[in-house]
Amino acid sequence: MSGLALPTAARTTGDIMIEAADVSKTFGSLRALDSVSVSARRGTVLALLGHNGAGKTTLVNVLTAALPPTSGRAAVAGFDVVREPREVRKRVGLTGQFASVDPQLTGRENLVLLARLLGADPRSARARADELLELFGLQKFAARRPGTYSGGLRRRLDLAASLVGHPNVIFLDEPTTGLDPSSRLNLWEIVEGLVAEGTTVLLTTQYLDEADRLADSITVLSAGAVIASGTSDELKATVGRRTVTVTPDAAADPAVACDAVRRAGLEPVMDHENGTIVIVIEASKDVAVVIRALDQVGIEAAELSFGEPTLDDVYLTLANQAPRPS
Ligand SMILES: Nc1ncnc2c1ncn2[C@@H]1O[C@H](COP(=O)(O)OP(=O)(O)OP(=O)(O)O)[C@@H](O)[C@H]1O
Repeated sequence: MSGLALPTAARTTGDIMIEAADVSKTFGSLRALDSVSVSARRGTVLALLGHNGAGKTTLVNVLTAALPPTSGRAAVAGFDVVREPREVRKRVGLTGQFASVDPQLTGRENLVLLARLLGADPRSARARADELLELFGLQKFAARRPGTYSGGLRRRLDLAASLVGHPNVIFLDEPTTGLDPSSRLNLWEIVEGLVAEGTTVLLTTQYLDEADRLADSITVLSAGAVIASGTSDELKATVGRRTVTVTPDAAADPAVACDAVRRAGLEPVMDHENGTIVIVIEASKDVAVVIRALDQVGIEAAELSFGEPTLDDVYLTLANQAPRPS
């Protein structure tokens, strides 16, 4: 190989680019992964959530052929991580703690070096580096060392570095930790652009809004085991509560309003501090039930808001139920 011009082809016959089936990994007596199964289709984002020590890095190490599983099967881009580790490594890009840029080299030198390590000749390596510097808006900073970059620039260089070899799958480790809101947005848009072009992403993050925005599916790990998986909406539906919050008009007696809601078969909770009534609902039609119940006792809602559970609600509920690693 000399050009790095084209993506290295995946072998998957179907659409699945990341697959782990019943993967376990033990370190001595510690079971870091316990029969974990995940999968991600081409051009989608799979987010891994979990406390420190939950097994996220171990799973990424297995999937990138850095660490053999103790049992189970894993494949990336259709290549088996145990039998074809070299093929796997050619097709993955790593960021954050999964990889590193050399602080002694400039941004451009880092990219050139990576391209050379991947087998490009010097000219093609320089061309690939310049292409990525332009794509990530890093030309102005190309001659500087990463240590002088802002957090946002550093993450962009990190992501650019992971893309040198045109990977089919990238592993993004906490890509926006510590970034200001506009840099986060910028990085999210870059990731969305890559995904729209067919790159598959495995994302580990502590930020649930990040998983909510970027991930097509989410797997929650705890003590090495999968404790939940699904789309963000599916996870919210399993443990989250939807609520209606009513602010009765100033003249209304809140106790009368509560009684009316209760008679309609729902359970109101008075929030005295805010002067509101919070009602947990099962279905959207319950909003109409609340309005009708109030109307029957002559009370109008000065304000009415609808609360969806957040991914934070889901995660806190799940994480509190699950055992933490000792
Ligand atoms: N090489 C190793 N030898 C022994 N134990 C290990 C090794 N690597 C990981 N572990 C243990 O396996 C468990 C899972 O660790 P892992 O790093 O995968 O968790 P994590 O979810 O990535 O956590 P973090 O968010 O802190 O990176 C932890 O108890 C950790 O101490």
